[in-house]
Amino acid sequence: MIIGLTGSIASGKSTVSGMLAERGYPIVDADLVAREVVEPGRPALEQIRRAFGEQVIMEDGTMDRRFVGELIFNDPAQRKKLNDIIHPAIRTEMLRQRDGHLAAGKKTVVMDIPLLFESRLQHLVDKILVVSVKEETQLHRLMARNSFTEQEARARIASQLPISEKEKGADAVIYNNGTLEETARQLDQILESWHTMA
Ligand SMILES: CC(C)(COP(=O)(O)OP(=O)(O)OC[C@H]1O[C@@H](n2cnc3c(N)ncnc32)[C@H](O)[C@@H]1O)[C@@H](O)C(=O)NCCC(=O)NCCS
Ligand SMILES: Nc1ncnc2c1ncn2[C@@H]1O[C@H](COP(=O)(O)OP(=O)(O)OP(=O)(O)O)[C@@H](O)[C@H]1O
Repeated sequence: MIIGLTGSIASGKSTVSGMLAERGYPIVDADLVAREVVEPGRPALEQIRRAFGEQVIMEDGTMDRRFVGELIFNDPAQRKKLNDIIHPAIRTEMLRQRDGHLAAGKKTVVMDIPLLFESRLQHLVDKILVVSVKEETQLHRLMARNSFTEQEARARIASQLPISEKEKGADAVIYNNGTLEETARQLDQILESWHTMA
């Protein structure tokens, strides 16, 4: 079984994927893959340099993530330009990792894909697990985790589909507004109802 784990920015996907990893599930993490495919020397970084200019590359040759974030979360056209370059590379590498886990005999693989709905990737997974959070809590957690201003955090939240829309497309929803124990309890109930094992 392939589980697609998604939600909104700072809703708690990494927190839940950490719990799944503790329970032995292999995780394919789109945010991690997105970092790998823009490492110095990779073709996607060269394309980004050509599309956005030298100012997106830092002195050590890595991508300036803060700068690129400012650019794309405030301008849908720039966001599309980056997505068109980087998403095909992310997808290829994620499928490679998924196939590696399946070939190694894993019964269930978790794919943590923040933009599962936005990029219409539902067909890649068997079950969709959405991690949801109240917007007020999401805003505070995002500002605290990334030291963002309220305006920076709101721009990022607005760049994704509303969480209520994602809930409608879910096979199961975890409401991550309470304690981590409450979140873990919901997760275990869902895994049990899906009869899935690591
Ligand atoms: C813009 C970048 C450089 C900002 O880097 P930064 O280190 O600040 O954030 P990080 O990569 O940890 O992403 C944090 C969250 O932002 C959201 N996010 C990232 N990219 C996008 C996007 N293109 N559209 C909407 N939301 C996005 C996701 O919820 C993600 O979990 C980076 O997010 C990036 O390269 N984005 C493009 C790749 C992508 O779409 N990644 C999302 C997973 S496929
Ligand atoms: N139940 C909880 N109680 C308190 N803090 C939490 C809880 N769940 C998550 N957090 C915190 O909220 C922040 C966002 O959570 P997390 O990083 O798991 O979200 P995410 O959905 O993976 O974010 P992103 O989309 O940016 O990758 C983190 O700092 C995390 O430690």
